[in-house]
Amino acid sequence: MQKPVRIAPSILSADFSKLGEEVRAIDAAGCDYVHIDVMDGHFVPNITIGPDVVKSLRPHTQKIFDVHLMVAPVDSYIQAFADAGSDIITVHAESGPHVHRTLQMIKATGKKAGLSFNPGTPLDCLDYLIDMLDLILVMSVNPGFGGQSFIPSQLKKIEEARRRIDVSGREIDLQVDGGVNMETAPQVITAGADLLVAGSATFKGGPDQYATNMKALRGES
Ligand SMILES: O=C(CO)[C@H](O)[C@H](O)COP(=O)(O)O
Repeated sequence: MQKPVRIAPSILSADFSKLGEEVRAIDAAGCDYVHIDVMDGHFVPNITIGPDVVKSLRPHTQKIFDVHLMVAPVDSYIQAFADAGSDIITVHAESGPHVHRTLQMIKATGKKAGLSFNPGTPLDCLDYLIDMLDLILVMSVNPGFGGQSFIPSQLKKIEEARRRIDVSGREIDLQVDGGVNMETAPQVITAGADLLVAGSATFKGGPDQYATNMKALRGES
């Protein structure tokens, strides 16, 4: 069942020179999760942050750390991100040939497990993996950079993911990430998403705007 809409600001769009302050600001402004994009310069053409940064941010908020690993191969990093204070660890369906094992590794750490799908990847593997999942992430841009345009073909995939979650009867967040803004959020929510990652749309205008921006994304203003 679709849950109330929640917002997970991607700190990719925060001011990296004061990340702790930015995390406290989105917390105070009412974010639900803190979305942390980890990029390895191999699976995606960008490099961002590692487990030490996640660990250093942990004392700044009690909010859920939703850590999106755009990393391949990823298995050897799971424990480090779990130890750093992640609450949800999301890996990509494309990150290796043994995704089932990777999800087992996440579950073994005691953390929640998410599975992400690039725009060109079908959801078929959910036939065999959905019982292991706490979160499904539909990427609505090709991962690697913030500030890209939403890919409309992903609306159909969000609808399909919603159908699969409802049939499973499990409590699984349906997250959408990439180009989610005031214009695209209503379409994404109508398609069935209940957890919106928003980088540019949350952080635009500076800290005074964060609460207003997130309310608008939830459709509250
Ligand atoms: O995972 C990501 C890119 O790979 C980012 O989370 C995503 O692009 C969010 O940025 P924006 O809201 O600015 O589109």
